Amino acid sequence: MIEMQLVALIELFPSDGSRAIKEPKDTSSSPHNFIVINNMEAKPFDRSALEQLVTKRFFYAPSFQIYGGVAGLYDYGPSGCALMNNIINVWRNHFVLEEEMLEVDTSIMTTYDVLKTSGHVDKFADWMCKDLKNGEIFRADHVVEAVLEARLQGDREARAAEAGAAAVAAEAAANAEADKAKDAKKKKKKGTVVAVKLPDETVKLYQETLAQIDNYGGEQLAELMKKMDIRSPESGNELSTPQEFNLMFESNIGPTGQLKGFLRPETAQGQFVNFKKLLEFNNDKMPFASAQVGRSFRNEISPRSGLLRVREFTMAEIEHYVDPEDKSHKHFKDVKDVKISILSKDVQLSGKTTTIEMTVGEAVSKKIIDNETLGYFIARIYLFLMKIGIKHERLRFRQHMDNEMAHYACDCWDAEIQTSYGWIECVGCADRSAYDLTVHSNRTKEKLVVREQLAEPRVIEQWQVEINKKTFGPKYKKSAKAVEEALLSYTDACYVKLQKDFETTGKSTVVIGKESFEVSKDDVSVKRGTVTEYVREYTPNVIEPSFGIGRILYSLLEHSWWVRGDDEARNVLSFPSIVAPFKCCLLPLSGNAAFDPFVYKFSRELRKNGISTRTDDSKASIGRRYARNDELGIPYAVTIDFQTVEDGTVTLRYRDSTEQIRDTFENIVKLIKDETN
Ligand SMILES: Nc1ncnc2c1ncn2[C@@H]1O[C@H](COP(=O)(O)OP(=O)(O)OP(=O)(O)O)[C@@H](O)[C@H]1O
Repeated sequence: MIEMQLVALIELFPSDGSRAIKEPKDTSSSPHNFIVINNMEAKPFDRSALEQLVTKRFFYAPSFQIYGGVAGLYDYGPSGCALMNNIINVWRNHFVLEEEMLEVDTSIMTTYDVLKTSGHVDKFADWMCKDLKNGEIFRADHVVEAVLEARLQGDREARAAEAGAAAVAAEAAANAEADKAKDAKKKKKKGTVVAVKLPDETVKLYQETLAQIDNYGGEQLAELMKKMDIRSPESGNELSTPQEFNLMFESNIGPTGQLKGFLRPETAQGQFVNFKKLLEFNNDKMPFASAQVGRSFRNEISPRSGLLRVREFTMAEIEHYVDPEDKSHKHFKDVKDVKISILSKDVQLSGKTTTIEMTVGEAVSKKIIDNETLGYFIARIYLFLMKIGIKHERLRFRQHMDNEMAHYACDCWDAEIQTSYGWIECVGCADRSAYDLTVHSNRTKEKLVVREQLAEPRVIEQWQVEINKKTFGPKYKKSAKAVEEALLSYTDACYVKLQKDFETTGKSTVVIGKESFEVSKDDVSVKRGTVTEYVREYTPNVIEPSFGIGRILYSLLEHSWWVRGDDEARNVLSFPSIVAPFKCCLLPLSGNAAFDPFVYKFSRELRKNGISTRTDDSKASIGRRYARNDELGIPYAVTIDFQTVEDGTVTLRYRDSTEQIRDTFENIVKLIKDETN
């Protein structure tokens, strides 16, 4: 070990005197549950140690902790708050400013009508089940996942033991080690891993089920649970049949209780309902995007994974409005060579999780990604995540399978980041077609469309519907208007069916909510005809990248954390300076009054240069203070000592390499500024 440390020191301070900032060793080949210690040795990922650090340096902590806390609610402390704000700032610069998006800040309390129309009241739900003996609640898909993963782990261990091969056994032992280090609570919920070998076809079935776990509805989950004998992981008790549970927090607006509302579950609806004003603001020019950063609320069934699944969280969402007939993107050429890891739906359907590296250009040209605009945003999401310090090899883009997507979406990808909890969806990127604007427009009768003057008039073929006003009113009475509107807003497929019904039986059925109305050939006629268009009117499609800032922040903590030293392990958070909570810490060597004017002057000067600074003038030794600032992820430390008083020079220490250089304060400020820019 001593020899190895020497090698590391030589690497750190090359003999030619050049400055070498040594980042913690690249962990690309390490499994995600290993971290690199002292740049040399891989050790199992110790989540509880990271959690201790996060609490000690007050990145975040459970809300209302002195009252016992509430699952799924967290408070961010000064360092977490600064880190989150910096991530959001980079997001704003990267998306809103660079792409001239229109940022809005809309109401969190949202009316029943809006969320009924968007489909959230009826469909924004997960499946929950109950331990039939002790009443413990689980999210059904999560409990299936946990139990199957535990069985597969048991199978791996049994096979390793059977094979007796040293390498395989070591791997299993390492995996078991890693498991031990995992969050005690989570492990408890996962159930005990029992080393039992499974038949090959069962392993295959479990793997296929896990690969498609997001794909199942309530009935399928119930069937799976029965077939695979899924029980409560901890108690082994039987579980109830999955029940649907709506995730929105309901409230009343005003004292009468008559106006129902919800805390919004996403920021998107506030953007859609403002579409008309936004289009006007953009001088009716298409395409364009709106954006919003803000809190969203979801009453998650059983939040157990720290910041990854919470009940109140910050989202950053973009709604990019695009012509459905032209989904090219004028800046696509700038990102087409960006290489990403892709897990396509075809691969998942075959029960595998193998990713392939591919440029976004290739993925779009091969139609793996549906269109250029969607590809453009996937690449931009990748570049954003790289900028803030997410590791390339721990990021993949997973395509949704057809059942997993909302029925109106035509393609959807999740940016998933690998953490000690597995691959976690941190950004969703969906082509939502014209769904949102259409439903809000139908409900409010407000036209949410784009009108485009055509250079040349054009003749188009379309469905022409004629209502027989004479028969309609008397026949449908107070429902006449609703039936007429339903008929006029049919999709092409509905008109085809209507025409076919008339041809075969002379009548058809119009369904409005729970009511059905019979219409006949005498009430309405329908045919394909041509019209000449001078203005093209269309409902834009929406491409929606939706970021969960808390999940990104937690993943970044895992990707940035490493431990220096053997005797006394010292935590380091190697955030890129662009997001580090503070860029620089200012350390007077001691409490000597001679340093005070320098602290005052230098801290002002650093801030004036846009370098956020934290002064640490506590009594602790300089080494301790360096260690403390490494734990906060501050990339630069500037020390004021007696020589500073004499000649104005200071020492600059780098967080990752611990290298120190001495120069005038002015030069050091310039260096930090250059490097952070
Ligand atoms: N409960 C939550 N806690 C923290 N972040 C969340 C939560 N739910 C969603 N997010 C974040 O918001 C983003 C967009 O939300 P979206 O509705 O696509 O998530 P989702 O598909 O419902 O997530 P999941 O399937 O994990 O519940 C997600 O990519 C994620 O980063």
